[in-house]
Amino acid sequence: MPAELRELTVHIDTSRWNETVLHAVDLVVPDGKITALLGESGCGKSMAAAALTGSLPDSARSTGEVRIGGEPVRGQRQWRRLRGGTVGLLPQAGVTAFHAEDTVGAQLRALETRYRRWSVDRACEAARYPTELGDLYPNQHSGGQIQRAALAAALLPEPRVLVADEPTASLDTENAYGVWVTLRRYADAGAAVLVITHDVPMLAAAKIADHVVLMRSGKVFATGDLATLAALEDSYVRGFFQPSGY
Ligand SMILES: Nc1ncnc2c1ncn2[C@@H]1O[C@H](COP(=O)(O)OP(=O)(O)OP(=O)(O)O)[C@@H](O)[C@H]1O
Repeated sequence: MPAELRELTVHIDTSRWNETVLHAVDLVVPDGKITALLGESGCGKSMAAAALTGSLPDSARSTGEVRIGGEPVRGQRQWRRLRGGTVGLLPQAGVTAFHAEDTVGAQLRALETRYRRWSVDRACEAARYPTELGDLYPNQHSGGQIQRAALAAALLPEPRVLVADEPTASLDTENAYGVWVTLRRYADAGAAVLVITHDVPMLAAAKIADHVVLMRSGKVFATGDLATLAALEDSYVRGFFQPSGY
């Protein structure tokens, strides 16, 4: 099920400051593919992920459209129906995927019971989360452990659109590669997968992403496959690819 942003502009207005964080962003996340979203820190990648999953902050006002399966989504009631089983978000801070007051294992089992799609064992294996850690509370995990637990939680409802915000940021190379392979298999099984990442060396080495979207200052700056983007002469683009020798 494809997910799309059409001309999406998001303005944040808090009592202390206001800013337009996305400017007329067009983004398509097609079925059966991994789309990698790159860009400098603060350029709006997580905001785009939040928009695609109906989880923009309360202070956000948006114009434009979010489409899931070709249909515009309007309002929180519709998002509540889509979240989990249709659209899943793996948040940047894995700990925010869980309630603080219950163990991770109990929360994963609750998702298994609620959705009846993937088993806890299958999700934990795919996410490389050791099930023996399940008796711990979320804040008793390391950053990399809770990130993998959050991936298991995102996979359990088997969403048709999966948005993963820096899923490998806290992981060693072996676990990061394992998570990329899981995301690849998940997309190959038909899901539309968007992965926010700074890990250009892994993308280049493993050739895992089908399509790359590069953002800058709240806008889409360039799109294409990795080789096409890596061949661009622009200095902003080169800044992402040159350090990995691409
Ligand atoms: N909850 C929020 N409320 C208000 N503004 C926010 C919120 N989250 C992010 N912002 C602002 O939105 C802009 C885009 O932030 P975003 O988190 O999308 O960046 P990013 O590209 O994901 O960066 P990074 O790579 O550092 O995670 C930033 O200026 C940030 O200050």
